[in-house]
Amino acid sequence: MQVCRTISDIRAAVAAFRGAGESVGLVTTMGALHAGHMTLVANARAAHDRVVATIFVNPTQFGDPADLENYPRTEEEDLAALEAAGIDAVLIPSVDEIYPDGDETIVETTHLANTLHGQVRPGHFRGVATVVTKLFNIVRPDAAYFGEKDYQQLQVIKRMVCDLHMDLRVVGVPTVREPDGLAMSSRNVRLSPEDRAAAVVLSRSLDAAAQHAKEGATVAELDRVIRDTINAERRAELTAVDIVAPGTLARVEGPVTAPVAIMISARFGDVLLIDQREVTP
Ligand SMILES: Nc1ncnc2c1ncn2[C@@H]1O[C@H](COP(=O)(O)OP(=O)(O)OP(=O)(O)O)[C@@H](O)[C@H]1O
Ligand SMILES: CC(C)(CO)[C@@H](O)C(=O)[O-]
Ligand code: BAL
Repeated sequence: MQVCRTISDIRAAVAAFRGAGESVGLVTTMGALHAGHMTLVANARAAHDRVVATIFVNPTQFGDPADLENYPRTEEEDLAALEAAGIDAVLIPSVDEIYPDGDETIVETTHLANTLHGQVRPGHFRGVATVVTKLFNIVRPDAAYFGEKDYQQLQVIKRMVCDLHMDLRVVGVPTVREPDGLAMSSRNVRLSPEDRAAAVVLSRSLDAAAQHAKEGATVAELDRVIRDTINAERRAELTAVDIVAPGTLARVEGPVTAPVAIMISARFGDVLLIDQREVTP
C-alpha cells in the first residue's frame, strides 16, 4: 500500500494504475476506522482493480470546535487495517495540503444542505460537499463508496455529482451495526459505558417504527413511536426525527403507502449520534 501525504504523490499513484488500464474505486473517511468503513472497502475491492482510500478530518464540516478537537485519531491502526484490507494507495494529507489558500471556493447543494440534519449542524454539508469535490478531483475515481448511515450526506453527494456533471458513480452501502443494533460510528468510542448502553435506543426506535409501518401506521404515528421510545431513555437528548421520501428528502405526511426514510439524531452527553432506516408499508 502506498501511503501518500501529498496530492502530487497520490496523483502519481493513480496515474500508474490508469496507465495500466485499471479501474479505481474510492473510499473517503475521517479515520478511526471500524467495520463500517471496512465494508465500504470490501464493496470497492469487489468492483475495481484498484482501491484508493483517504483519511482526512475535514475542519470545514465541523461547526463545533470541541467536536473537531475531540474527534478520534488512530492513524497507525487505520493504516494497518487498510493495508490488511487490500487498499492500494491511501491519501492522508495535512489541512494545508487540502486548503492551501483558505476556503474562497466552496461547493454547496443549496436546499439539500440546509434542511433536516443540516439545521442541526449548520454549514456541515457545505464542508462535506467542498472536501468531497476536492477528493474526487484529486483521485478521479470511477466510483466512490459512501455509507447509508450518513443518509443525507449520501443524497447530497449524489445530487452534487449529478448537478455538476461529475464523471463517476456514487455507491451507497447499507449501515453496519454492532451486535446490539447500534450503528457503527467513529464517535461511539467517545461514549461513556452508560451512554454506550443507552445508545441502542436509536436502532430500537427505528425497529419499532418499521414494525408499525408494516401494520399500516401513518407518518405521524411513526414519528410518535420514535419520539416516545427515545424520550423514555433519560440519557438520550433527542435532536431530530425526520421522515422523508428517499432520494429527494422531501417531508412526507399521511398514511405510509410507499417506502420512506427515517433519519434520527440524538445527543448522549456531548456526543451527537445519527441513525437511519428505510421502512416499507
Ligand atoms: N456503520 C456504518 N456502516 C456503513 N458505512 C459507514 C458506517 N459508519 C460510517 N460509514 C461510512 O464511512 C464513511 C466515512 O465515515 P466517517 O469516517 O465519518 O465515519 P463515521 O463512523 O461516520 O464517523 P462519525 O459518524 O463519528 O463521523 C462515510 O461514507 C460513512 O457513511
Ligand atoms: C465524506 C467525508 C469523508 C468528508 O469529509 C466525511 O463526511 C465522512 O467520513 O463521512
Ligand atoms: N460521518 C459524517 C462526518 C461527520 O460527522 O462530520
